[in-house]
Amino acid sequence: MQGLNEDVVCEFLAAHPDVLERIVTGPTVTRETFQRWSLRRASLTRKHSRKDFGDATLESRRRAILDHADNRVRILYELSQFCAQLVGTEAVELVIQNNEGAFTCKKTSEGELKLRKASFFSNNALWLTCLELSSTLVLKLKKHRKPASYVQSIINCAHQTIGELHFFVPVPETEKRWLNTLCMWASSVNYFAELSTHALASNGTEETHDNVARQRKLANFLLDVAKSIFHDIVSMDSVIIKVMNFAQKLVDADRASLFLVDAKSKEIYARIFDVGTGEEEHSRLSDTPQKEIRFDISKGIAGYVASTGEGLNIEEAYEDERFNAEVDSKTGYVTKTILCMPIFIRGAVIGVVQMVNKHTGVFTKQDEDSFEIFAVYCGLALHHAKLYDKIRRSEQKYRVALEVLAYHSVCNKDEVNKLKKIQINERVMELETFDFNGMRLSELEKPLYAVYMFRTLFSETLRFDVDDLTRFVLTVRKNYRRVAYHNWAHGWSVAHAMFVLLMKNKSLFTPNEALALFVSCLCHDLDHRGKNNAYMKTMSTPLAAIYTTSVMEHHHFNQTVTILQQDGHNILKSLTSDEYKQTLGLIKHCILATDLALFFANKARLNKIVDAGDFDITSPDHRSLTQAVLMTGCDLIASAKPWSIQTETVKVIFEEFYDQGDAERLSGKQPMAMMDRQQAHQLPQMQVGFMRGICLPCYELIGKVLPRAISLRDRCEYNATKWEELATEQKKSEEKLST
Ligand SMILES: Nc1nc2c(ncn2[C@@H]2O[C@H](COP(=O)(O)O)[C@@H](O)[C@H]2O)c(=O)[nH]1
Repeated sequence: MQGLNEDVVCEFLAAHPDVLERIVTGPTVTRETFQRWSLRRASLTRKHSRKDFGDATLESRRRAILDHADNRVRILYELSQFCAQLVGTEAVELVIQNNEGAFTCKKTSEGELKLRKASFFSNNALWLTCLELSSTLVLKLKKHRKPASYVQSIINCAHQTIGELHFFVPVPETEKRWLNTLCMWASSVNYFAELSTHALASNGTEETHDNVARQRKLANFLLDVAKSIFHDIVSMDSVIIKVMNFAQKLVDADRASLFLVDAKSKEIYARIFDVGTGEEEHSRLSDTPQKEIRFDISKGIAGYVASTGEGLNIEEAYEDERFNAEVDSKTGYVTKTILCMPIFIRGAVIGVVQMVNKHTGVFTKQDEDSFEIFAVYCGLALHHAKLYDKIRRSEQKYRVALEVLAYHSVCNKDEVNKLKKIQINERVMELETFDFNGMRLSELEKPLYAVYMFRTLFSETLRFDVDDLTRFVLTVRKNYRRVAYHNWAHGWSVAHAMFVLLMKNKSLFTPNEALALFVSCLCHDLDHRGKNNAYMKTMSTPLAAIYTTSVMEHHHFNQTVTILQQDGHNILKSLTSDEYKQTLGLIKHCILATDLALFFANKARLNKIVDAGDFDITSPDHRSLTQAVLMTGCDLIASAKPWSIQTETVKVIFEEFYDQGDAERLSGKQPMAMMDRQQAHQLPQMQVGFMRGICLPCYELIGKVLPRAISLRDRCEYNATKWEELATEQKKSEEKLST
C-alpha cells in the first residue's frame, strides 16, 4: 500500500469530493473554521479579480468623465466602475434616482448605457434630506432579485439621493469608508458641474454670470479644502479657519463662529470664535479654557440649531426669543442677522457654524444653500481633525507603553555580571549531538551554553562584543513567557538543534546565513502566549488585527528586532548596512518559516526539486527553501530526541494545548480534539498522526538534503513506532473496558 503522505491524501480527496465534503461538513471542522476558509477563499478570489488602478485605467476613466461632464448617468456609471475596482468585484449594480423614479443602469455590448425601470426603490419622496435618508430609504427588493450585501448611497451637496451602488459581495469596513468619501466627492463635483452647465445654458444674463462665477468659486474652493484636508492634516485648525474665512466672505458676513457640541455636559462651546474679515483673519482658537465661550445647549440660536439639527436664517436677532444676548453683552458687539447651520457626522450634530451680520441686508436663500454645503465640509474637516487627534494621542500612549516595557523587559546588570563570571573555555563535545538533553540545564546554564554556542559558531567570522552577546541572550530569555511549552527552554532547544546542524555542515551556509539561522532559532517563539494563530484570530486579539497571516511568527520577529535595537544588545552591529539588512531579512524569512501552516508548501516544493534531481544548494531559491525546512526540523526537534525526552516534552506540549482548549471552551467554542483535555485518551494516536504526517516527512527531506542529519529521521521513526504501540495498547484497553 502506497505510504500515506500529504500528496497521496490530496490526490485521494481530489478523486473523491464526496469524502472531502463529508470531512469539511462533519464535526471535525468547526463552523468558525469553515467560515474563515470561505472568507479567505472569497478574498483570494477578489484579490485576483481586483484590477489595479493602473495609469491607463485611470486615464481612460478620466477621459470618460471629462468627455461626458454634462451627462450625469455616465458620470455615475464611471463612478460605479471606480467603486467596483476599489472593492475588487464586478458584482455591483448602479441604480440611478431621478424625477421619474429609479433605474438600473447597465452598459450594453456596444458600450451604450441602458436604463431600466427598477421598481424596487421604495420611497416616493424622491428628494430626501440627509437626516431622513438613512431611516426611510429602505429598498423593498423583488422576490427574484438577490438582496445586496451592501448599498452605498450617492447623495449630492443638496442632500439629494441621486443613486445607489448595490454590492453583492461582502464589503470590508475600510472599503466602505473609501466608497463613502469617493461617492461624496463625485456627487459634489457633479452637482456643481450641473449647476454651471445649467447656468451657462440659460439666457446668459448678468445675474447668471455672477451665479456661475460664484458656483465656480465655490467648486474651486471645495476642491481646495479637500486637498488641504487630505494633505494638510497636521494643522486641521488652519483648514477649519480657512473654511470659515471663505464661508464668511462668500455670504458677506461680518463675523463667523464655529461651536462644538459637548454631549456630556449638554453644552456648546466656541471652538473658533469671531473669525473677522481682513487683518483678523487668523482668529482666536478658543483652546484656552478660561477664554472659552460656553453655554447650555438649550440657549441661543446656536443652541437651538445644535439641539434640533435645523438650520436658521434670522433677520432680526433681538426679535427672536431664542436669541441669547449674553454673548453680545460680554463682547459689546450688536448682532442683527444670523445664518446658522448644523454640522452632522454620521447623522449626529457635532457642531454648529454661524455667520453674523451680513454687510448688506439679510442672508439670502442662495447664502443658505452655499452655507449648507460648507456645513458638510466643516464636518469633514472636523471629523478628520478628531481622527487625527485620536491617532496622535494613541501614538503617544503607545510610545510611553513601549518605553516602560523596554525598561522592564531588558536584562539588568546583576544578571549580566553573574553570567560573565562563568566562562566555558574547553569544547563541550556532548553539546554537539542532537540527543543532548537541554531540559536538564539550570536557568543559568542555558544562557551560558547559548553564549558558548554562538561563540563557537561565529568567533572566527563575526566581530561582536561579548557583553552585547550576553545582554542579548539574557534579554531573549527574559522575553519568553513562562508558558508550558513555548518558553525559553523550547527556544534554547531549537537553537541547540541548529547549532548541531551547523557544526555538522560547516561549509553549507555563509557565516551571515548561519548567523541568521541560529539567531532565528533562539528567538523564533519570543513572547509566545501559549496560544496558536487560529486562537489569536478567532479571539480577535490585537496581534491578529496587526498581522493578517502568520500572526505569532510576525510578532516573534518583531520582538527580535526590538531586542536588537535595545542599547548594548546589537550583536549584528559590526555588519555593514547591506549585510545587516540582508541578515535581518533572512531572520524574518526563517522565523516566519516556523509557521507550520507554511511547512507543507515548502516541503512539497523542495521534495519536487530534490526528487527531480534538480537540487542545487548554490541556487538562492533552493537555499531559501532548505533554510525554511531546516527551521521546521529544528522547531520539531523534540520528536527526534531520545524517547524519554520526547515523552517529557509531549507532556508540556499537551498541557499547553489543553490550556488553550479550556480558554476556547470558556469563550463558548468547541476546542479541536488535540486541544480538548476530554480527548486526552487520544493523545498517542494523535502523536502518531503528527509524527507520521509532519515530523517524519520533514526529517526524510532534511536527510535527502543534509545526509549528516539522517539520524533525525531514524530517531523520529523510532518515536512514531513507540506512539503506535501505545495507541494500540490504549485501543485494547478501551475495548476491554467496553466489553
Ligand atoms: N501534536 C503535536 N504538536 C506539536 C508537537 N511538537 C510541536 N508541535 C506543534 O507544532 C507547532 C510548532 O511550531 P512552534 O514554532 O509554535 O513551536 C506548534 O503548534 C506546536 O505546538 C508534538 O509533538 N505533537
